[in-house]
Amino acid sequence: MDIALTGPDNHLLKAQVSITGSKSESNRLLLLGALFPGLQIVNLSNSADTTVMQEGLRKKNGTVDIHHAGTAMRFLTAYFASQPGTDVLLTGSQRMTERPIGILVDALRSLGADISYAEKEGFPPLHIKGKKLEGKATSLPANISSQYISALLLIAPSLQDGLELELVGKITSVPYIRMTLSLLDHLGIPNKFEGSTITVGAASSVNSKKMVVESDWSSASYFYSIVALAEPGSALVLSSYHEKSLQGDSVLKEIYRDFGVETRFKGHSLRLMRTEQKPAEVLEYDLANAPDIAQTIAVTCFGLGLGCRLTGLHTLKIKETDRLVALQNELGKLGAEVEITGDSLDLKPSSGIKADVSIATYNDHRMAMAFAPLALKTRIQIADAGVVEKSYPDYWSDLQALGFGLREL
Ligand SMILES: O=C(O)C1=C[C@@H](OP(=O)(O)O)[C@@H](O)[C@H](O)C1
Ligand SMILES: C=C(OP(=O)(O)O)C(=O)O
Repeated sequence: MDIALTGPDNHLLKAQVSITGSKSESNRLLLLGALFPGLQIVNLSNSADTTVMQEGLRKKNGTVDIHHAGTAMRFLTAYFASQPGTDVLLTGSQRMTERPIGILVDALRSLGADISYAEKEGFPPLHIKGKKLEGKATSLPANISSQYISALLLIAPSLQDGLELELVGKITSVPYIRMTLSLLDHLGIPNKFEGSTITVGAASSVNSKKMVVESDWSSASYFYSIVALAEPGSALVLSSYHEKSLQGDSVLKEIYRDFGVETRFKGHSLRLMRTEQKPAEVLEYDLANAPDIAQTIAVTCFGLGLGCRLTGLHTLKIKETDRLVALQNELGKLGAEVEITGDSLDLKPSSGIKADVSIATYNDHRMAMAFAPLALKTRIQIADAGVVEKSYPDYWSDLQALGFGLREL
């Protein structure tokens, strides 16, 4: 489905949006719930990535298809490998077969896992025969994806002696590793992260039965962008969020201050307000700890006519698409001048936005969601708009509730 989007007639926005649980927290808790039955999860994400995780965890045999879900692919690889009696072919979308997994497979094999590549060495699909893993220590490169590390940490408490992990090289997406460890903490599972070593103790039961998932901060980023592009005086209230978040993308509240968006908490609601403040002059952000908001920030800057320099983007090329190339292509179609390297993006300040451009989305939910706020500035089309279901199926109806016009093409 391709759509044409227009902004609300009144650019002075006042509205409330309720966003479902973080898909990162949800998929971790689902795995922990499979290891420690009886865990009650409240405010679970309604994303497709969480649905495929739930369905995958119910299987022991046959083919498990996790579509585009990176977390499900990596977390289920570790889970199935550690479950005796399991015999599955774990696969995903065409893009998933291009997203590397060799680092995780090597680490699991060093613990005793029986995993083989069904097609290309180092990539899904994987044939996994679950068994009791005897190893208790391993090491792995930490600069490609933190999901490999989280996958190992999540199964660690179910191993006989727990796990000692040595992280090699510069550690990327660190807040996601800390999120995993914090959830283990909440459940009373001993763990320690010192220098480049993480240890997790074995556990046979957990001390908490009910876990409430905070809403998704990456999804909130699109509303930050909308408020930044709206009239001063605009305000959106998002629920339900905490001041002390486990999600690294909560750095949005600091970053968007530079674009004139003030954040206030009231109970579990987040109030975003567009102030009169002029955007900062030098906009340079290292997003190695918050890679999923890179597209949102680049598009906000473009919508405001600002230049920016984004660094720490080395993981973007192995996500749902090569996000650096996708951003360069699509911002370019709107009239932007963008330079990219393997880990950075430079956007030049611009004076206008071309109208009626169709934004290609490359099977990437964040391409669709990040470009949509530009409807506040121009008429824009989004190709294959259904891609948003990966993390935020209600995105388009939530935009319509804010007054955005949406027409199927
Ligand atoms: O652990 C997680 O839940 C995630 C980790 C990040 O991936 P990388 O560690 O591959 O950067 C992030 O981009 C992804 O959306 C979710
Ligand atoms: C990169 C993402 O997800 P994943 O790696 O889990 O597919 C994302 O949601 O932006």
